[in-house]
Amino acid sequence: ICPYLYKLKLNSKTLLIKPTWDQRWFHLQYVTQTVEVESADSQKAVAEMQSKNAILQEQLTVQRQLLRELETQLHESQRTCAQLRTQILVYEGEMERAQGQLEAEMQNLEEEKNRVIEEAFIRAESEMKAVHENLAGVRMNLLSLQPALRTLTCDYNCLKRQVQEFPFMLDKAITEAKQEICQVISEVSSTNQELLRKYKREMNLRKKCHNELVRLKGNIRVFCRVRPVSQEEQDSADAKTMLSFDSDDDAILYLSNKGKIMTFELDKVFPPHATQEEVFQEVQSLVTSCIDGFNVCIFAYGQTGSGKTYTMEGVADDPGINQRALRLLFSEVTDKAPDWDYKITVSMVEIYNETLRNLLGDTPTEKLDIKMNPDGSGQLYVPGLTEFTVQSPEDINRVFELGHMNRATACTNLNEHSSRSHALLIITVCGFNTATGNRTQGKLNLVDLAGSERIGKSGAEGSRLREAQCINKSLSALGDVINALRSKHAHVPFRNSRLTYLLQDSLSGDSKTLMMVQVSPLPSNMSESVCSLKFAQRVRSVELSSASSSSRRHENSSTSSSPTHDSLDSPPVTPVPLPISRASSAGSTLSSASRTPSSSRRRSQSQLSTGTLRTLRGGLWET
Ligand SMILES: Nc1ncnc2c1ncn2[C@@H]1O[C@H](COP(=O)(O)OP(=O)(O)OP(=O)(O)O)[C@@H](O)[C@H]1O
Repeated sequence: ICPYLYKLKLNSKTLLIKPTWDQRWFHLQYVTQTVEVESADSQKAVAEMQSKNAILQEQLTVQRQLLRELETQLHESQRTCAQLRTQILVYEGEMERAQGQLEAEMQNLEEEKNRVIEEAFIRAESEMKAVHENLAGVRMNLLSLQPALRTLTCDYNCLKRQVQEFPFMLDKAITEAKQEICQVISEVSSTNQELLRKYKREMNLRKKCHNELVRLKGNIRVFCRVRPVSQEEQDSADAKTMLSFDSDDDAILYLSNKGKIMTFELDKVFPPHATQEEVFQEVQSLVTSCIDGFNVCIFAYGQTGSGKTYTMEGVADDPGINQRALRLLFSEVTDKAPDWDYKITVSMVEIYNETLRNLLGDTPTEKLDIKMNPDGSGQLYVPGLTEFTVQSPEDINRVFELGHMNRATACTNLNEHSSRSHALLIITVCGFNTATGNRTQGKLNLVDLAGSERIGKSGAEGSRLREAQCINKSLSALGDVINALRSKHAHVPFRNSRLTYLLQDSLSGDSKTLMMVQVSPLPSNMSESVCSLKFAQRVRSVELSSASSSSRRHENSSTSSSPTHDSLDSPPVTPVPLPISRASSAGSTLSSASRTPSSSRRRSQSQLSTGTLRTLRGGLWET
């Protein structure tokens, strides 16, 4: 567009060349127009034209501005267009590359697909073949099962018929069985009668055999247990042991004393390594015999610290004879149920300075007495003695705890006190045979004796002296009683101490006694060990004499097997094991009863209870 207006002055006329926009050809075309300049009209027209021209000039300026902007935009667009073209080229290149990759990938996938299809086809073919084979097998099975199915169906029908008939058959069978059972019951009851008769006969035979065995073995046994050297003692110079054992004979103990070898023969010797279980194995037949109605006493004898309490009570994780005995009694009576109904009761007693204390009572310091039972049975009894019925091992633990607690409350120093007092655990087993109506009663007395050392020699005074005298008296009395029993003396001096008086029932008649002599292995305890072993040997040696010779010896000698721990007024024992007839020369303590000649023996016999007299007439050692 060229909006210029050209004016040509020709004389008085003006030629106007006016631009006009030709739409058809998209360009300006100039229209010539001749105007009269000089005229007012022409001048007016010229003025108009000029103003129009000015407007057009402005428009032209605007259009030019617009044109420049458009040109700038055009350039911009052209540059963008060039960039886009370049980008398009890059994209096209990338697209070509991607397409190439895609095609390659597609080809790979195609190949993979073909391979997988081929494999799947092969697998499917083989599986199909296997399935076909299975199918053929199943078909074959089906063919073979069909006859079995027919048989089963047949059986089922048969069973169904039987089930329908069963109630009638059952009724018939029950009636027949009832008749048979009635017949068998009557047969069994007659067989039972026969068995009961045989059982009673066997029981009598057993009792006779037992008596014979007791007569042959003797019902007073003496065992010896040597305690081990303790850890503390092992480091001392005194640790060397003077004791040795016979590997071929477990009843022999050798003691080397001042260059001499002394030999002691007992019923059994337990070396230091013997366990609580091994010791109990040897005493368990004695324990169980109280279930059959026998009275049993087991004593632990020896100097302080020789292991008496260890053997009888043991330690928490390795209990001694007391606990093991109760547990064994429980298991035995449980085995005998329901034919036998048993009741086990337990008492605990302490004898200190010849005074009896009830360890399970409410007032353990209260003194008890031993009296003749007023029921006329001739039995001794202890009024006020507490008896606990025990039914389980837990009950046993409770009883032991109570006993220990009461023992500890009654003294200031328990260890010292226990060394100076006798502790008795008395277990009574009462049985009732529900089939025969027979009744039995046996008593097991487990006694941890006071220390047997020669306390008198150390110059004890005051309360220690009294303690020593009491211990000495009761141990001497025990020795005298055992001696009298084993020698089958007519009079047994039970009344000489509380201990023997309390145990009278359990020491006489067909009772059984075991003396466990405890020995320390240390050389410093050697003289006490010799005393204890001599006592043990002497007690045992009485049995070696026959009944007749023993009674003759009793008449002619003043022998006692009382322990040779020196009594306060007796000389020390010579360190040689003496036969019983020579033991008297060693100065053993004698009770007045065992020294009594026949006249006073007759008197003391008449004072005995009727029960004891009955036993004496029947013979001390037989039922
Ligand atoms: N066979 C043994 N095995 C292991 N240790 C034992 C054995 N015998 C005894 N002892 C130990 O020796 C020590 C003394 O034993 P114990 O207390 O039983 O002697 P005691 O003769 O009862 O003494 P006391 O007369 O003072 O009561 C304890 O420590 C005990 O554990």
